[in-house]
Amino acid sequence: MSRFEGLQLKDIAAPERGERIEYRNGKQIVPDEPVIPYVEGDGIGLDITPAMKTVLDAAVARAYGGKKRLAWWEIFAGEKAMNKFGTAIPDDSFNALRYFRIGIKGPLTTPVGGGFRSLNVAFRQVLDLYACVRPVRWFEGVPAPLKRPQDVDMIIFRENTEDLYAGIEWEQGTPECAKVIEFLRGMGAKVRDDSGIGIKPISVTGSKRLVRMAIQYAVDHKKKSVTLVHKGNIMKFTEGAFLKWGYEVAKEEFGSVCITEKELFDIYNGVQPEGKIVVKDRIADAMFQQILLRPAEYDVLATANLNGDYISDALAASVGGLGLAPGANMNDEVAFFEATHGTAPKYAGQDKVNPGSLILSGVLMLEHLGWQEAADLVVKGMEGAIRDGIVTYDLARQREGATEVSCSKFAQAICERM
Ligand SMILES: NC(=O)C1=CN([C@@H]2O[C@H](COP(=O)(O)OP(=O)(O)OC[C@H]3O[C@@H](n4cnc5c(N)ncnc54)[C@H](OP(=O)(O)O)[C@@H]3O)[C@@H](O)[C@H]2O)C=CC1
Ligand SMILES: O=C(O)CCC(=O)C(=O)O
Ligand SMILES: [Mg+2]
Repeated sequence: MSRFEGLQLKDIAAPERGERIEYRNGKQIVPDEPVIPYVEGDGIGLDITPAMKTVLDAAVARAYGGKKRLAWWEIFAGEKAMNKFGTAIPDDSFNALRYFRIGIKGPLTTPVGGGFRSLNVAFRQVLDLYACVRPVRWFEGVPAPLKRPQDVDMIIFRENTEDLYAGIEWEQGTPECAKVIEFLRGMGAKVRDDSGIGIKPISVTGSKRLVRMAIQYAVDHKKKSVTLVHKGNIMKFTEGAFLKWGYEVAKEEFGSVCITEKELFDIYNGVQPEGKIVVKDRIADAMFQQILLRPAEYDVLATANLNGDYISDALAASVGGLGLAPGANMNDEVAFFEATHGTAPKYAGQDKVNPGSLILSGVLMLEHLGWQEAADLVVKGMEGAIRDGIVTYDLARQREGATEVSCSKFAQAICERM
């Protein structure tokens, strides 16, 4: 019998080493050798995933002298899964993540226009990983378009299961699309005959649990504000509702710690009381200029899905690009870490791109395990490599005097500086 009771696998063998993360009385119990399911990813996944594993292993070995280890276990999705099993995400991969409650992935390709729907979105939806959490900070020595990139220290909580991103749409010219148009006209909407249609569901459930996670993070990490980002002036019953439900969570569930921006000025004369979090809101387009012009005024952002997608790439660019932008897809039990960027296909297999985003996603994973010492070593190594000007092409092209190294050499430079 397998050591892993209840783990259902059809095509791949159970991990040979490691243990499962448990939950007791709502508390996560992490073994010394947790099984870490990982998906290599398409495109540059081939380059960055091995680099990430090398760096994390080195940090864990150094921090714990062999007492703790990551038990890597490959699971499949994307092109590799298609080639091996004839399906883009085998059930084994979903089952593995559900069972082990953790995982890390390289990026996966989604064709534009036609073809299959996003595999990344499929993971989020099937496992109900309702929050996409993306911290963005600047690393000293990274050339950035902002004048004061050191002012950027934000974390985006992006709703991850609904909105236009859910992919509920009908192609122009199909009978299904004509049927939806007819229905919409019956509801009083004006829609051109030659339209394609997409639907934007935003629910109380999806919005409230996302904002709840964002505010709880602000409480736990003593952050000063949570900003609800929305386009509620235009999309009143979706984006506007997200905003309304967000404020309800703040008031009804965090009333003793949260104040609104209006209260900050009306009651506290603009002086934020110790221990209180200001919950504020910004219309999405205005927020894009705020992150460039007044980044110091923002720390936790809570957004619906599509706005969060846009703003996370933009914010990452403001501090130097997608090469150092980490993230996690999570719910209250499962965390699946991934970089913010995609498969950058033109660089695939060249050992060229920056593995920093996936390595920093690994840092989030180590923190999630409670292995802060190892997480700190990775960050120290990365800061050291960047400070010494040993960087991949993306940073080297913007920084005079830097030494451009390959993806794997950058990983090695990080290991040497832990
Ligand atoms: N979560 C996921 O798995 C995601 C998957 N995707 C998918 O990825 C595919 C490609 O998407 P695309 O729009 O090109 O976006 P990408 O994020 O893959 O790449 C866009 C550009 O960002 C820069 N970049 C990205 N990653 C790195 C890195 N590690 N190091 C240095 N620079 C980097 C490169 O810029 P430059 O050309 O200037 O060097 C690259 O050309 C699509 O199929 C898309 O759907 C997209 C986003 C997330
Ligand atoms: O799923 C995809 O292909 C794109 C996903 C994406 O851009 C993101 O999650 O930021
Ligand atoms: Mg994106």
